[in-house]
Amino acid sequence: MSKRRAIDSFFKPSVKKAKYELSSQKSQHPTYPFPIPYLPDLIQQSLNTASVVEGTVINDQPDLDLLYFQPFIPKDIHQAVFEFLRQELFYYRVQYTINRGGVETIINTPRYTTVFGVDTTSCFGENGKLLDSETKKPILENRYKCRPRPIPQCLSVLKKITEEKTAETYNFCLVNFYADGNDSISYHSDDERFLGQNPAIASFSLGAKRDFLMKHKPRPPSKDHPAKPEVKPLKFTLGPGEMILMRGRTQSNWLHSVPKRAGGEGGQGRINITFRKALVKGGTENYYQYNVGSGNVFRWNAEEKKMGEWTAKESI
Ligand SMILES: O=C(O)CCC(=O)C(=O)O
Ligand SMILES: [Fe+2]
Repeated sequence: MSKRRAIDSFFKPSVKKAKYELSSQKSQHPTYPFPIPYLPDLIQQSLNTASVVEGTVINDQPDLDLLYFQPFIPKDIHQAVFEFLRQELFYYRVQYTINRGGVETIINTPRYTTVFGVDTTSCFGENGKLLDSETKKPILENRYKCRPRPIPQCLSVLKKITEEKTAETYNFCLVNFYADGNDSISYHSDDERFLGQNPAIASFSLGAKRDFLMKHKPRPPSKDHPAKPEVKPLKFTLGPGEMILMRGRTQSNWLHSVPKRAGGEGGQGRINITFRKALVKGGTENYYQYNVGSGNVFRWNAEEKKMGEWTAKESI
């Protein structure tokens, strides 16, 4: 460090420099509130080393088939990828209503979410317009109740490497941001019919460590497992850059969750990225309804170190 810089940094409050250098190229689309920069070159180069890591197969429980990468995203770029996605994506805090025993109840999704992609019946043309996958002609305006968004370059890069490593293809990318230990996802399985039978879901963990719990769905007694067909629950403490691929019979037989947790997380939060493949239009509508919704846009505020509501007035 030069003398001048040493003196400056002694007197000035240090402004933490972002861990990545932005590319001038951006992914743009009329459905995006603001353009999303391409993944910085250095991150892209280093991500390619991810293609050499091998996952561990975990299939020692009934109906379980996991492939666990510890980590998938190389250690040297993990923090930069995390900070980039926290800063450069737009997020939502979705509210929806459900009917519980005849009573309309408002549900507040307890985390920030965002989604990109379209099911296999459509694809994005060069100009960003949606085309019918078979005819390659523009789709009818009202084909979807939502406005599908193409996967931006920064997430497409990761999708491609994931496809190579898992021998699967994906057309959807869902992102969850857990701002602190109060944000969570309750027990569920991603076994919707629109994903087809035995779907493969690649799930990345960035930022703070969180517990990922799995439990078998209730099993009716059978010849193989008579009286008490119990399978013990599992706990994975997912660390920075790790990826867990859930495949085979996992979704149809197991539930998973990220419970709330007491205590801080160094204020940085956690990002989860999942890649999946939706086969029909209903999947697209479902994902946009529950991950974008109709509410405000949120963006990370680097000065205040927290999510804030974003309005179109802000510079882009
Ligand atoms: O955050 C995670 O690790 C899990 C997210 C998840 O299960 C989902 O989005 O369906
Ligand atoms: Fe899930």
